[in-house]
Amino acid sequence: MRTAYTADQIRAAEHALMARLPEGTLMMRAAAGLAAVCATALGRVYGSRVVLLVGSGDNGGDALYAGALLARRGARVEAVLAGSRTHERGLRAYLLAGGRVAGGAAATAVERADLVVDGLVGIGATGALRAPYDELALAANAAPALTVAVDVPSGVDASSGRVAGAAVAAQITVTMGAAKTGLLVDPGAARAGTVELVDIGLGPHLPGPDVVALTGADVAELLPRPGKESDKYRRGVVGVAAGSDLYTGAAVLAVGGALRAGAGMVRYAGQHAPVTQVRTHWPEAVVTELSRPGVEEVGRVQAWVLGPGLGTGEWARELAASVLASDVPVLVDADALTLVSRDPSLLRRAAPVLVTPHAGELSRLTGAARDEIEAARLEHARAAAAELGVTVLLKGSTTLVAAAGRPVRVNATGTSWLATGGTGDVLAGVAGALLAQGLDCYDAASCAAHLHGLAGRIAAEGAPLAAGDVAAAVPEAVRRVRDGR
Ligand SMILES: NC(=O)C1=CN([C@@H]2O[C@H](COP(=O)(O)OP(=O)(O)OC[C@H]3O[C@@H](n4cnc5c(N)ncnc54)[C@H](O)[C@@H]3O)[C@@H](O)[C@H]2O)[C@@H](O)CC1
Ligand SMILES: Nc1ncnc2c1ncn2[C@@H]1O[C@H](COP(=O)(O)OP(=O)(O)O)[C@@H](O)[C@H]1O
Ligand SMILES: [K+]
Repeated sequence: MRTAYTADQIRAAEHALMARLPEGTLMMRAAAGLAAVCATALGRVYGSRVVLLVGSGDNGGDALYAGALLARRGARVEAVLAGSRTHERGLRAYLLAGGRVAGGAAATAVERADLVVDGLVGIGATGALRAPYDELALAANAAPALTVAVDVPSGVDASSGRVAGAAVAAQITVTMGAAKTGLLVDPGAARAGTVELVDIGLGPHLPGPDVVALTGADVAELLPRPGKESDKYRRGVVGVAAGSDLYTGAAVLAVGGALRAGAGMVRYAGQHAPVTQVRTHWPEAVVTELSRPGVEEVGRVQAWVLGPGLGTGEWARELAASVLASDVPVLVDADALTLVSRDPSLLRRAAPVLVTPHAGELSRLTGAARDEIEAARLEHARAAAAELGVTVLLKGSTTLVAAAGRPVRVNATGTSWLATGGTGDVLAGVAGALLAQGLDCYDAASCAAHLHGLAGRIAAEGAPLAAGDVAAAVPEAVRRVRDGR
């Protein structure tokens, strides 16, 4: 499990650790780790051109000490001192090692660099980058040099991943002691590049994490595996109430996702047109053509997937009410999210609910503006879980799973090739199948997001994919997590 922490959590742990160590020890450890990553990235240190962007705090101090180490190895290091003051001891050590302070236009130095070290701000930042930091961040992004961010890319809020203005887009972020939440959650995560962790001994002083990311090994451990005595009923039956005479494909894709994710059986219930399509595509599914909008006579299931392509008219509303009146977990997706946002009382039920919105759908559910959700995904996923009393899987380039009292789980296994119609329907099917197999909403959602993202990568391999390909690749994704690939 990868773990990440807020700036406050890191600061408290640093204080506890610093109290036991001679002054400056942590910064030395941080700088040594930073310099080592820079050296590896450069390949050849001697003669290379390194530019340090140095802010007024300890983040700039890290950069200066690392710059000193690189200068001693023969790099030509120039520091742009951007703050109203500069870390004194760091600057002294840097100058003593032969580092120079850039005169003239900072942008010119940055343009000629092989490597730019972003030491403008770290966990001490507040709000959007102010001048001249904002211009320096943009200059670093425009330059051909490799950019290594110290602790967090400047402009990214370490505790939330928010990007309020200009921000450094790093190829590598060298983070000190423990990863910061903003390095895992978009839009911050997209600016961090590869995250390298430098161990400064913070471990024993850290509290429970703020957010976590499951590894393949974690997912392998959580995934149910059929025992010798299993039969199709004991493995879990998932019901799919999706599709409509207007939208038949969503039903086919959701059933496809469910079939590939290990359900013992998939029961599909819907109107004539999607029933015909599901029968044609999936002879494995047990299909009921509904004569009225209710699932009472469909047969026993252990979980329902409700909503993809369902429509939002009266028929769909009655069907949704009937599914939500059942006593099993229900995954609420797509059109069903619109229905429950019109009538939130539908979500009041004893059995668990997992909602799977993208930002637009979450906006409908909570009333927050879509842009605001995109900018502060973590905050909004958490708030929705708390307010609605459900588990929330918020889709996007990084997917978040929030449930009251648990650290938010972040998933980044996906690929932007997944941004195509119908992949969300497949995800709903996969998560529903995991619910039916007995995983709780939190585990089902985070394992489904992991497998779906990986399946997307396998299906795409650098080229466009269709949603059906993602469903087909789910078994290979399961194989890879089980084999530790
Ligand atoms: N505390 C410690 O023991 C350690 C700290 N380390 C480094 O220290 C960093 C934290 O240092 P600080 O607490 O000094 O804080 P920072 O260096 O992150 O930033 C604080 C400074 O930036 C300015 N600033 C804040 N927001 C700004 C904005 N939006 N635009 C322009 N300027 C802004 C402030 O005026 C302040 O002077 C960490 O991120 C890490 O890089 C590491 O050396 C590890 C050990
Ligand atoms: N840029 C991206 N990178 C990774 N995954 C993405 C990206 N954009 C979208 N996705 C994923 O693709 C799926 C899209 O689902 P959704 O928005 O419901 O589409 P649809 O309703 O067409 O099925 C989600 O799982 C989402 O996380
Ligand atoms: K930084």
